[in-house]
Amino acid sequence: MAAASISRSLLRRSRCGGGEHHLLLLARGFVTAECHRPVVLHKRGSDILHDPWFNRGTGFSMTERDRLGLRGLLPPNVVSSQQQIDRFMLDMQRLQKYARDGPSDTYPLAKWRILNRLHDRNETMYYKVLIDNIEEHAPIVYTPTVGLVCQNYSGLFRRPRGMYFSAEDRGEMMSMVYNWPADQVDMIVVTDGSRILGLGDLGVHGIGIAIGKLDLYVAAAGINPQRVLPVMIDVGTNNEKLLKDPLYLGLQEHRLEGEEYVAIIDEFMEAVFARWPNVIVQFEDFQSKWAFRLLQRYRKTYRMFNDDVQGTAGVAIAGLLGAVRAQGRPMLDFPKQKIVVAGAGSAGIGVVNAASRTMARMLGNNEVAFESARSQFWIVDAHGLITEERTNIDPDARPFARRKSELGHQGLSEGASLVEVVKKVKPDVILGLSAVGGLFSKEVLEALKDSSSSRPAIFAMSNPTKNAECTPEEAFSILGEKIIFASGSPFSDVDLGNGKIGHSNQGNNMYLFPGIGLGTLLSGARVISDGMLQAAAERLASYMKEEEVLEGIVYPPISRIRDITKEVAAAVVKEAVAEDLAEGYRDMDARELARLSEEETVEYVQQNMWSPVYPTIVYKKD
Ligand SMILES: NC(=O)c1ccc[n+]([C@@H]2O[C@H](COP(=O)([O-])OP(=O)(O)OC[C@H]3O[C@@H](n4cnc5c(N)ncnc54)[C@H](O)[C@@H]3O)[C@@H](O)[C@H]2O)c1
Ligand SMILES: O=C(O)C[C@H](O)C(=O)O
Ligand SMILES: [Mg+2]
Repeated sequence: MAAASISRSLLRRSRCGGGEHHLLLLARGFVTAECHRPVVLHKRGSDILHDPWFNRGTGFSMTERDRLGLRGLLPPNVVSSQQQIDRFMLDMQRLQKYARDGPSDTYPLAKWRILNRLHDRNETMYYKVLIDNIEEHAPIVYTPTVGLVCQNYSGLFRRPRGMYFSAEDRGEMMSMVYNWPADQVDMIVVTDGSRILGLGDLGVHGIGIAIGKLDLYVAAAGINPQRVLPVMIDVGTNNEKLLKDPLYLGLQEHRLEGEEYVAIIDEFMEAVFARWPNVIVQFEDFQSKWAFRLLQRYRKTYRMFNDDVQGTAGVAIAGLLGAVRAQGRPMLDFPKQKIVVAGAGSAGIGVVNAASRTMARMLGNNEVAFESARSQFWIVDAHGLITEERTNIDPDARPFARRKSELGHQGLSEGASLVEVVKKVKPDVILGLSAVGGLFSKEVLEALKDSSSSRPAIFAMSNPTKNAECTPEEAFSILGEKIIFASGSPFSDVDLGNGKIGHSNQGNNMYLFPGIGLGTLLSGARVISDGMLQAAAERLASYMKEEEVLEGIVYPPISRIRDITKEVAAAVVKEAVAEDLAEGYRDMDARELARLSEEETVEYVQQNMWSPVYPTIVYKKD
């Protein structure tokens, strides 16, 4: 065989097979095979990931990631090129199967892919499309489709977005943060993927929720998209399916717990605040036990908040106040409302904590007021009504456990079922944050017919859509047109016949978190106080006009989200100033901020909101 043909055949095998043949070629004195010649690069970090010639995505080894400044810019699992191809093929096959068998998920996922591609190639245009069509696209980039995206992330993953810190990165985070290309970051949304919406532990694939939340920060709050950073902290997963899935993108080990876990989150917080001292960190979709603990650990020292605990609480309070007004009563009647809450996780307990504080404030803010406020809530979790008699009661739920002395005359006992509680209490409101779809069954809704309210309110706040405790159709058909209905994920209004519409509100923390973040940024407050959160909730509540509320509309339509966010942010700025927390932002120092009237504060916020227009670009040599 001629030397040239040996060389060609060996080269072919070398390409498919790897090192052995290459060594053989070298030993025989042949030239270095093309694919084994080192490539000299004049770029690092994300520039490599954006260059299709050099990008290998999840195929970069750990040493390459270190050498090339890529650490943290990719999901932690290093995969072989064959696994990359398997993942790609699986995604293609899934598309074919869906096209043939036609499940309803195909359409929103296809829309997500199209939007995602646009996001990757032209951010300005992406956000223009998103803002101008927010009603159509929020359900795609945000709940409910974002949940589906996280569930299918190994197939959908194309180009990384955001940063990944894993248990393997201990001791490295302080330097890794410098791999992120932006010198300024205003907003971080971080998750550990342990409770994504109501879908449970999705591990590293939960990064989708951080990306979706930040899309709303840009679209609703006008945070500059160059200054947002989605973050996934991968400490493993307890999802057995993902632990066995060869195409999973994260660490395939059980979640770290206890002090080891806390040390990783501490290291992450120290690293991001060291590089970006003015950043605001939103904690998102952490399982309850960590959500509360981390909030208490960091809220006094860092600019941070937990959206599920605090954002949700504010949105619920605004809706609950709306439900009082819808009865034709003043908001000050709120402390008389009897509220049954299904779900005692981060969201449920967050709502009860904040709503009872609001009631107590209205009643005079003393011990008697707190006691009276507490007694307006009945919390039902997976084990039924929570009472003092429960053993192993969750410390966060303990203050709201029904007292033994109250149980007898209410005819209720420890562990009473939701329907029993609704029958006995005759509440004004039932509020679901249980992640159990259909929990507000026909029986529960029938029981609510005896509510002491003239307009009983149903808040089926769990996400995504299939986890809603009931649908608006179910609620309106059983309880009639008078009710107030809100859900976490969007539903259409219900045609009640005779030209009447049953209004379906979206009670989602998206109405608050963008304004909380923006207001904190523009005030320069060093921490996010309860007062700032309360001001945000009250502004949302007062945003709705009397006639809207009387029609059963307690939250604005999403088409007004930019306007409401501006108002919420202004309220947060004002409160930060009033509490002497504001340190100013850019040219606006604290003294000048304090001089702004309410209208001027709104104007100041408006002027600092980014809009998707192409700026003039000029070239400057480095
Ligand atoms: N609309 C919003 O803005 C919003 C905000 C935050 C969370 N959520 C949703 O709320 C849900 C819960 O979130 P979380 O962080 O509190 O979750 P979690 O897992 O911490 O809590 C769930 C709670 O529901 C309880 N539960 C389970 N089965 C029940 C049953 N049959 N009856 C009564 N209670 C039951 C559990 O005991 C637990 O207390 C999720 O679906 C999430 O998407 C919505
Ligand atoms: O993400 C949402 O849509 C709301 C909330 O943060 C949730 O966890 O469900
Ligand atoms: Mg959440």
